Amino acid sequence: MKYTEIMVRYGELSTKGKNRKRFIQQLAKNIRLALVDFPKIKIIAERDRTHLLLNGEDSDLLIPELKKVFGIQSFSPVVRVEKDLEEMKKMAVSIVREQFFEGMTFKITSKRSDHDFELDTTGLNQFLGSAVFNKVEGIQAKMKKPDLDLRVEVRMDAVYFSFETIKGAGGLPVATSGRGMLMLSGGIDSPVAGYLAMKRGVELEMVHFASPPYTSAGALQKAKDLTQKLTVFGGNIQFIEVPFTEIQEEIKAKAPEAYLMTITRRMMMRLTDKIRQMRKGYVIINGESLGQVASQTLESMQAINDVTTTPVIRPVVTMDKLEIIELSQKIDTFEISIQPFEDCCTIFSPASPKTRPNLELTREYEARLDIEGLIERAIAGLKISEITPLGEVGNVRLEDEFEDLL
Ligand SMILES: Nc1ncnc2c1ncn2[C@@H]1O[C@H](COP(=O)(O)OP(=O)(O)OP(=O)(O)O)[C@@H](O)[C@H]1O
Repeated sequence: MKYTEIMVRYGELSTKGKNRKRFIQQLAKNIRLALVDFPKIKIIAERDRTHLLLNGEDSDLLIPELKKVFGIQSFSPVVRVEKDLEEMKKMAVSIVREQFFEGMTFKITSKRSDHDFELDTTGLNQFLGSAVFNKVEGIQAKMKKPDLDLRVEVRMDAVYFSFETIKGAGGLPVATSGRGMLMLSGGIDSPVAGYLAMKRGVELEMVHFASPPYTSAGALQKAKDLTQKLTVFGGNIQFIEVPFTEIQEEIKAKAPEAYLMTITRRMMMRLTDKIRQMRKGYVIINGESLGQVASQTLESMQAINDVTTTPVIRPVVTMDKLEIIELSQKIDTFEISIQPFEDCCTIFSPASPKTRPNLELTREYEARLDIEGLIERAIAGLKISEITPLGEVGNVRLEDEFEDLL
């Protein structure tokens, strides 16, 4: 079937009152980004629906891309015909013939916004229904749950036929909920956490801690590759590399072995929060899952979270590892995540970290460090680059980004 248009239905954003316009505009922008390889498409964003005029583009190729755009509840490929009863009859018969199988049932559901059209909806249902019944041998009409529900919409300019409803990604359009900093390791969990935050409309920026020479260029590239995978859900993402070597060496030298992990995580949290403030973000997102490792007990989470009052969203916190893995396979990050590169945390992690760190002791041991100086130097060494669906597009100069903050 040569479709002429795709009709997009909104999900939750329909309930957003006066913000609705902003949501719809952002969705249109995100659709444009997702369909960048289809330049002929014209997007018409309206209050209740968005229409994608295909202008000759192949719907089979763009449907998989459209399925990844958050904020779309469902969409239907549509064929346009002139407002002429003979043309409409031909189209109805040809669609049903194309879809026909032995014993198939059908109905026609008409709708019209052009109230001057020569037939009303009942008349149209009867007219097109009997045409199909007479021309397609073996077909039966059925009003409740037919195999094929042919929807016919008479608008002011033309008539539109559709019969297929494809499920969209749901959620909210990326960037309608504000900006959040994702603490991205090279593991399985944090990219999944990022994906889930994007699904609720968060615009992500990645914060990745690297400790060269203990961590390799490969580990850094892995985090960038994971970021690239997530760009397909919401466009370009800023990748912020934080130099973490000095901090890890300092903690190792000054803190007791059992508290290395807790203090390291607190420093990561402080730095992420500082970067969030500089980048005008609202939340921190991480890939912690309750009980998975020593740093992810409730006691550890409390001791780590103690350094900030910024909301920390943990989208995978209640998920089992297998559920997280399943999702990482679905979003195509799993194969990258399992590449064997060391994360900065694993390299310095003690053989038996405290699973129930004492908060008072944590603060006491940490006081041995020059926290402010360490943070200042790490912030001065940030490297920011932009990751696009095609890869990295070079480093953004620090001075350009933070000119009024430094
Ligand atoms: N090098 C890093 N850079 C940025 N964030 C990190 C880094 N290492 C860990 N994190 C953050 O801390 C969280 C917990 O990390 P940890 O290694 O303990 O657990 P994990 O369950 O293996 O997580 P992941 O699979 O995301 O690596 C990660 O999900 C991530 O959000």
